[in-house]
Amino acid sequence: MSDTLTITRPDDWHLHLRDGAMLKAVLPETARHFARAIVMPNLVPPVVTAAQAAAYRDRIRAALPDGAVFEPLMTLYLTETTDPADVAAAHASGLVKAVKLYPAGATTNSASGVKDFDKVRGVLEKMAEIGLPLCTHGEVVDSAVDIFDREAVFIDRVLEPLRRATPGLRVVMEHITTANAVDYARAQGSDLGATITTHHLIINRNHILAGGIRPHYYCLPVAKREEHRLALRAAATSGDPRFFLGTDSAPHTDANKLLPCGCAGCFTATNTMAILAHVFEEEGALDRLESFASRNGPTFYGLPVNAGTLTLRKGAPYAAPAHIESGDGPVTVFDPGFALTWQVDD
Ligand SMILES: NC(=O)N[C@@H](CC(=O)O)C(=O)O
Ligand SMILES: [Zn+2]
Ligand SMILES: [Zn+2]
Repeated sequence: MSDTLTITRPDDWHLHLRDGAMLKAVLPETARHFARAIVMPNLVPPVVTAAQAAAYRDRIRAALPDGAVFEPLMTLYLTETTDPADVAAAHASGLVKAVKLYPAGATTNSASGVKDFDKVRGVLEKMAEIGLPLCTHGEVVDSAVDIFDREAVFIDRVLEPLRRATPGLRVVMEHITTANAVDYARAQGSDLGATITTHHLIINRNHILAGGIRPHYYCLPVAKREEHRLALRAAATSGDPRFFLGTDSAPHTDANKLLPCGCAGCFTATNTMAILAHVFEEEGALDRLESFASRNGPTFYGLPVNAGTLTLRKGAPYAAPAHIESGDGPVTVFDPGFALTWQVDD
């Protein structure tokens, strides 16, 4: 077996870059390996209008290290007062590549999200008409629903009715964590895609809770049982074009993770490609890493694949940095729990 692998340069179809000092700290970690990323809009305040998305894009470009080539693909945060005309103009100008649905209260900075889906009907119909995808944080917020069931219930209660009510709407099920989501996605046509994170291919819920609580493994949707992790690995390594990489790399300072009520999110930008090479090799699917990380996403979004390449090399075991510094304090890098052997040629 060869110990180098060269693939088309990958993209990250679900990324949190934050703003200010944190943006400056985390952006190089992504730009080093990825050509583009779908940038999540859950800032405080959220990125709701085209004007806000343009300003955020400019701040991202200004924060890039000298010489870095990276294109942020902007998204709008869907609220109950989002203006369909503003969304359509942002799409027509090429600024915005997706709209993000957060059920209100589902996750970090989702308070401005959607409670009453009737109020966003007009925007969704406009998006279906112009072919602009809806990215969904797929969890119900009903406190009566167990947190481990919130994704599966979302599919039945929200996603399927919403898609039936809005024919032609292109939807991405973001950061799927269950066999239920895998099965649902597999049964749909090419108007549905699903992103899978790096960390959900590695951890199950035992990693968070057994033998002591591990806040750095806490993210939303929360990792599920082992059978679900195995379903995600099978989907990611299958080559099926509906599944593609969205790291959901979500930096929070250690101070904000290590609290009595800590923030949700795993920071994986730094070591994602090395971890994925490990996973795909374990699954005997190294030849499909390129589909997952570099081809299926652009195909779904109707964008060209990248011209450049990325080379991974297998060598002696090494440890990724345990954390990176941000102006706001250290951010812990996701620990896959094994030594890495694949490394990106920088
Ligand atoms: N995934 C997470 O656990 N957290 C994300 C929000 C999200 O993607 O749901 C964040 O912004 O921190
Ligand atoms: Zn989310
Ligand atoms: Zn996210």
